[in-house]
Amino acid sequence: MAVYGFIGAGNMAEAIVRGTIAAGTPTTDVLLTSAHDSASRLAAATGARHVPAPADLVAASDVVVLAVKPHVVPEVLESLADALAARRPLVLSIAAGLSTERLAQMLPPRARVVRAMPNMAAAVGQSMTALAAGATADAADLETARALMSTVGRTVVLAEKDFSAFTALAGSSPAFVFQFIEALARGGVAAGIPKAQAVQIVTQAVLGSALTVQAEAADTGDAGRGRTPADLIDAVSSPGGTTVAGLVALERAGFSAAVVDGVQATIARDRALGA
Ligand SMILES: NC(=O)C1=CN([C@@H]2O[C@H](COP(=O)(O)OP(=O)(O)OC[C@H]3O[C@@H](n4cnc5c(N)ncnc54)[C@H](O)[C@@H]3O)[C@@H](O)[C@H]2O)C=CC1
Ligand SMILES: O=C(O)[C@@H]1CCC=N1
Repeated sequence: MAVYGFIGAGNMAEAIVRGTIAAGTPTTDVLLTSAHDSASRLAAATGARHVPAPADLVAASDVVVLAVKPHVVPEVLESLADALAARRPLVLSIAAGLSTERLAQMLPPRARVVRAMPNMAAAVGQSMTALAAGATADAADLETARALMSTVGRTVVLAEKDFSAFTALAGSSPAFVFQFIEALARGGVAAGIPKAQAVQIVTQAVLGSALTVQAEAADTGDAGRGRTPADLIDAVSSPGGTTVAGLVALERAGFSAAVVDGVQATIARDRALGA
């Protein structure tokens, strides 16, 4: 079994650390380092091992998980160049916007890199994570990364040219969905429902809708009739009914166009970060 060394122990690292330990990785095989006290706190909370010196962590790791903010990655990799060259671990980066090619330029020659883009639902085991192998990583490296990331949700191997779009559709989109939940609940508050109750109601409605789309797509059993989201909209919308009235008002206000604009702005920002 691989030893995982996490550089950075913030939100995403915590989710993956907890996921892999819950999936059976011994806590002694999970090493943590960070710039501040987050690694020691996460180690205390999970039983993972805090390794204060990043070079010591690299020296002991089969997989080094880069879980720091993208702008910190260059200085971290520069300071660890010797340790990485000596140990030659698989480097798994979850940093937004940094391609495997960019990462390879910051790493020792022939370093093996896999890039992953999870999302914050990793904290509840429901991430949608994209994976792409760098030029020198092999199928076993990709499988190692997939196995780790599948402890926090579903995974898909994706062409790297599609990572910016994936970041919009899955990496950042939880924030868009939270915004939708907040707005829908506010509509309920405006109609007299207390906020906490409105959020509870909307959350179950959103969860149920997502599960319906998933069940239809699975095309198995009674629920799986292969209907698309557009088919499901039609199924909810009785002629002359409430839903179509609401949908027409939403579209008049530019709902779909606003979402597509949001996706395009996210893609542009992701590309700028990686430039
Ligand atoms: N938050 C999210 O929803 C998602 C984040 N990501 C990516 O995950 C990465 C981590 O994001 P978060 O966990 O949200 O960040 P965070 O701010 O919660 O954690 C960052 C961690 O890096 C540590 N750190 C900072 N400078 C360091 C240094 N020089 N050496 C070692 N450790 C250092 C901090 O102490 C902290 O533990 C980012 O690159 C982000 O792009 C990817 C997908 C989703
Ligand atoms: O906004 C960010 O930088 C990260 C990338 C995906 C989700 N959050």
